[in-house]
Amino acid sequence: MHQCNETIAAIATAPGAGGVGIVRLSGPAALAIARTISARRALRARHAHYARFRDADGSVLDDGLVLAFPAPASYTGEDVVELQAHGSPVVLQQLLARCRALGARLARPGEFSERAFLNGRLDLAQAEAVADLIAAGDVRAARAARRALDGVFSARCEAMAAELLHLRVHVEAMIDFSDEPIDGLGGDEVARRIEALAASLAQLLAEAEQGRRLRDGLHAVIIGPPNAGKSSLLNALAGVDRAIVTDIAGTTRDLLHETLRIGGVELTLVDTAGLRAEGDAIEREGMRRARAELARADLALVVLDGRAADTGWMQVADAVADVGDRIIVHNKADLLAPGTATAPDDVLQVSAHTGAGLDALRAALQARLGGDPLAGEGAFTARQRHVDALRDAAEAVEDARGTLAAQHLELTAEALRIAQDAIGAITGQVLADDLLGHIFSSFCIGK
Ligand SMILES: Nc1nc2c(c(=O)[nH]1)N(C=O)[C@@H](CNc1ccc(C(=O)N[C@@H](CCC(=O)O)C(=O)O)cc1)CN2
Ligand SMILES: Nc1nc2c(ncn2[C@@H]2O[C@H](COP(=O)(O)OP(=O)(O)OP(=O)(O)O)[C@@H](O)[C@H]2O)c(=O)[nH]1
Ligand SMILES: [Mg+2]
Repeated sequence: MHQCNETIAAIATAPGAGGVGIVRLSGPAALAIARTISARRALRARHAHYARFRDADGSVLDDGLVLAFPAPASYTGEDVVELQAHGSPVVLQQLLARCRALGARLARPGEFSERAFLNGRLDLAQAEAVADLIAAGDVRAARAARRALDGVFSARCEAMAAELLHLRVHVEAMIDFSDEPIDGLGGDEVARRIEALAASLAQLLAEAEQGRRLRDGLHAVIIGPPNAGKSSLLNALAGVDRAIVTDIAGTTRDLLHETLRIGGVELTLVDTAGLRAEGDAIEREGMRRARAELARADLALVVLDGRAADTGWMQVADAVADVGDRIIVHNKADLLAPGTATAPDDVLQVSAHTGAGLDALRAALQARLGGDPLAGEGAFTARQRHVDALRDAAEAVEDARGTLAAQHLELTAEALRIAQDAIGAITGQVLADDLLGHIFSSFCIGK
């Protein structure tokens, strides 16, 4: 087991006043510190003891429950103790100070989970899922983070890493014994299995991409020419008067983020500066930001003035060309003479002013959020770093396929090793420099 001499302490409950507040300790001195503070000589494992928590001078700081988890049966795998007090920030700070005076030091953000990882209680993807569960903004994201925490994603990665190792061993054997017949897999069999692996890797990549969207929420950017009614539509969808609306083209310059919930699922909508050829320095900077934001978008919500949709589309077509998905709306339907509303099938007619068509637009957005069957049963959250690693692995497996066909077996073995390492970085079997510091520093303190 990973050895850690330092005992760490932190307030485990959310900042602010609450019903109950918990100070959590982990490390070799945790039990001794808890015994001193609670004046209980014996703490039964995993048993809630009622106690008074005392300061150095014997005065009572609070009364509460002491809960001890002796190693290794604890969250971190070390001795863990919880002091469950009243949820008063002042009391909790005093308890924490007392723990420090007795030899504990303040935990860094994520340090409990980092120790759980180092002690093999969780792998890296599971530890990340803990943070993703805590940060989940809706039920689907929470369920998906829960599945990642249960190891659904990790198990898929591990199976793939194991198959890669297996194939490497066979390819190495083919290199070493190239003039002898090999027991087990022949070259054709290896080729077939690499092919199957490439297919399951592509499938896992698609699911991880979906998982990343579940974690981060759908990021939709409103884009269109000036005066089309982008800001009006943001206000109408958000139900608040958020963005400035005027009849002057070029009103919006800064990006405006607004978080909406549609059918219980989170969506970030970003209003942007209208795109056009002219404009002063401020407006041009706004347009630059609009395009940059679009590059990060899952979805472009293209807003055109329904009376000038064709010219409007020409102003934005190049900008939205690379976005993964789009919804096109023709706004200002209220200004069209009845009967002239003849938009193509894939276009939604709306009016930010009257609210006409907004329900259909919400339904279209909801379909994007929940329409993917992958987002249902079995979906797990993932992070960009996981998606990148799976892409690297997929590329390396592709290399392995090509080099095997060309009989460059050393290169095949090397490509398989690269793929295995890329996948190993997801679960933390392979650790790049400061990957842990990078990951755990974004956790809450006390987690
Ligand atoms: N009060 C409290 N609630 C909490 C936590 C906590 O630390 N304290 N957790 C903290 O994140 C989560 C639960 N996570 C935990 C994970 C493992 C163990 C644990 O003791 N595991 C042992 C025993 C398992 C068993 O009895 O089946 C083990 O795995 O060996 C405890 C909490 C959520 N709720
Ligand atoms: N009649 C009508 N007018 C609208 C509608 N939506 C917006 N407008 C008007 O169109 C003008 C421009 O609206 P904005 O929402 O500021 O347009 P924008 O696309 O954000 O414009 P920029 O920020 O300049 O790019 C304003 O005068 C709005 O009142 C609509 O559905 N019907
Ligand atoms: Mg605007």
